[in-house]
Amino acid sequence: MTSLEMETSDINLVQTHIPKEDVDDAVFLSWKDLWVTVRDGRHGSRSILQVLTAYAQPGELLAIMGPSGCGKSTLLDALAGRLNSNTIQAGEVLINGHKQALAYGTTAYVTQDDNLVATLTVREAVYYSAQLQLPDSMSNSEKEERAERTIREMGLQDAMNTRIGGWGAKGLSGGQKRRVSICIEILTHPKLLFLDEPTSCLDSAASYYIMSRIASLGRNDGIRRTIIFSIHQPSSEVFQLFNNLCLLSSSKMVYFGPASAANEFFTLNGFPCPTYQNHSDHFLKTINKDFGRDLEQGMSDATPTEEVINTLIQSYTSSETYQEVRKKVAEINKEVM
Ligand SMILES: Nc1ncnc2c1ncn2[C@@H]1O[C@H](COP(=O)(O)OP(=O)(O)OP(=O)(O)O)[C@@H](O)[C@H]1O
Repeated sequence: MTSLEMETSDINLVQTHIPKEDVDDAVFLSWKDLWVTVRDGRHGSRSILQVLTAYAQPGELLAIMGPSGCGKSTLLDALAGRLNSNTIQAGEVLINGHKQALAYGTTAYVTQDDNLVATLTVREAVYYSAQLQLPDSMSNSEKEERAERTIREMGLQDAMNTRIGGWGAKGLSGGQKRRVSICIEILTHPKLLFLDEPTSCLDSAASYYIMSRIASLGRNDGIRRTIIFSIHQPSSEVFQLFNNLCLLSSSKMVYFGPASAANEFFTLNGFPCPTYQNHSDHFLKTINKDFGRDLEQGMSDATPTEEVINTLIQSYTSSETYQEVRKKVAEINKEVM
């Protein structure tokens, strides 16, 4: 082990003990050596996710970050069991230690595109969804009350009676539509929530507002929810809400662990975040090979990005943190079986 690897291995913040109260009535999701391959007409097949091992647990926010095209949506789809039929998945994805589908209403997925009916108002869209999704055991007034509360939770009370709108009929802004989509998916109080870019089209204040609302959903309904989402440009404030961070580049894991320890990981590997720079911007800039660092002005002698990414991947996979993550995955599946 090199001295760098030894130092990196000191970032050992993965808690392997699972509190007993978490084991009951909650969703632990884990994935081990996950690969996703797509059939590619001309070139045979291509791996779009490679050898990923990690977990998501109740009461925590797991952020998936990485450059565009690195595989964030594919990972969400694989974890949610909704991969496209032209893909092949290998490795394990376990829910509470089993290969199982969750009961209806237990899990929800906010997709990247907002599929909303343009002619409905916000109130109608959320209320009709409540009618369709919520159980018959709830009265109409309870369903209506749940819809209203959810709309308020997402800060849409002033747009209640605004039409969603679409081509040729302007209605809600892109950010407001995003929030309506989130409302519709959280109506059932799912225990496992997937969100593909929940903050796209939102300004930084709205992004913080929405992410902190998502983070605090459990405080309102008492459910220790497992939340996994992809996100592009979190502000420092939003980043501080994340418990764990899964950083992908070129279909591989560059880092998985506490979001608060990611900066130390980059620093120990020789890529410290410049003072006053947003940490997540720095991580993404460091691992984005679409716009080579060496092409940047004044960086002609910089290490090529491909090399930087390989250094980080190797350092991560030989770190104590990685071993702890694998141990934790084994422990989760043993304890919740
Ligand atoms: N069903 C599929 N068939 C063929 N290629 C696919 C399929 N799904 C994903 N890909 C490819 O896999 C790669 C990763 O795609 P994915 O949508 O997961 O990336 P992403 O990180 O979510 O990107 P973005 O941030 O731009 O949304 C891309 O090159 C994409 O073209």
